[in-house]
Amino acid sequence: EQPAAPKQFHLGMFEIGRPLGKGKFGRVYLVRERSSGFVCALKVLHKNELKHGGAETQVRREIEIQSNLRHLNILQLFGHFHDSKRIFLIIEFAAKGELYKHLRRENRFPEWKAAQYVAQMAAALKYCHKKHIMHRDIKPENILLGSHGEIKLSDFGWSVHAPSNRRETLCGTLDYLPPEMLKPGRDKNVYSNKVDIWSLGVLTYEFLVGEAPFEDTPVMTQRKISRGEMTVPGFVSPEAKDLIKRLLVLDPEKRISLDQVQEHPWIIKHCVKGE
Ligand SMILES: COc1ccc(C(=O)Nc2ccccc2)cc1NC(=O)CCSc1ncnc(N)c1Br
Repeated sequence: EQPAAPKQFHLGMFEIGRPLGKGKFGRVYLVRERSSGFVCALKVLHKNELKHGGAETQVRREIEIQSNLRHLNILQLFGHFHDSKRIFLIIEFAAKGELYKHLRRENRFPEWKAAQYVAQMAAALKYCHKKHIMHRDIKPENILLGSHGEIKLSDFGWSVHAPSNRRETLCGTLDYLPPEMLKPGRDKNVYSNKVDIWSLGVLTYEFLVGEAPFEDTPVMTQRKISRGEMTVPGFVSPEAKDLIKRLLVLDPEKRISLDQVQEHPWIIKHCVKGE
C-alpha cells in the first residue's frame, strides 16, 4: 500500500483518554487522534528524566530502530514529536493489554495457547534478527496482546506501574538473562541474537509452568542459570519439554534456531490449521 505520508504530529491533535500504565520513563495514555478518530497510545517521556538516566540517545536509537520495524507481532511506533520538556511517542494500542496479567490470572497457559504465543514470538524475533535487531529483552512484562489475542512485542524499557506482584528487582529480573551475559569479565555487550533464543526458552517454560525455570534468590538464580540447572514438571508434555531443552542450552551456538522452533513438533501440533 502507499506509505503513509510522514505527518507532523502535535499534542492538540489528540483527545487524551485513560492512563494505560506508567513506564519506567513516563506515562502512557489511551488517546484518539481527532481528525481520523484513530485510537492509539501516547507515551510521554520527560526530557530531564531521560537526561539523568542517560537515556536520551537510547530513545533516539529506539525511534530509529522502531521506524523501520513493521510486523504483526511487534507493537508499532507510528511517530513521535516533542515540546520543550517532553518527548511524545505515538504507539499502537494493544487492545487486550498486558500478557503478564493474563498469565498471572490464569496461573499458566494451556499448551495450545502457549504454543501459539511461542510461534508468534519466534516469527517476531525472526523478523527482528533478519534486520539485525536483537535482544528485545523478551519477558512476559514486555509482551502485549492485540484485539485478536495476538502477541505484540513491546520491550522498551518500560514496566507498567501497577501495584505490583512484578518480579522487578532493583536491576530488573535476572530470570531471563542467558548464561553468556552472566559471565564475569566478558564484555557484557558482546552477545549474539542467540540471547533471544535463551529468553524464548525461559518464556516458554513460564507460559507452561507459571513461574520462571531459574526463579530463586538473585544469587541462586545466577548460579542455576550458569549451570543450566532446571527441572520441567511432569505435567508438561514430552514435546514441550523437548523444545524447552533445545532452547535452554548453555552454549549459544548449540541452541535451536528460530526456523527449527517453527518446525518443532510441539509447535506444528498446535499451530497448523485443522490440527
Ligand atoms: C512501540 O512501543 C514503544 C516504543 C518505544 C517505547 C519507549 O519507551 N522507548 C524508550 C523510552 C525511553 C528510553 C529508551 C526507549 C515504548 C513503547 N511501548 C510502550 O511503552 C508500551 C506502553 S503500554 C501499552 N501500549 C499499548 N497498548 C497497551 N494496551 C499498553 Br498497556
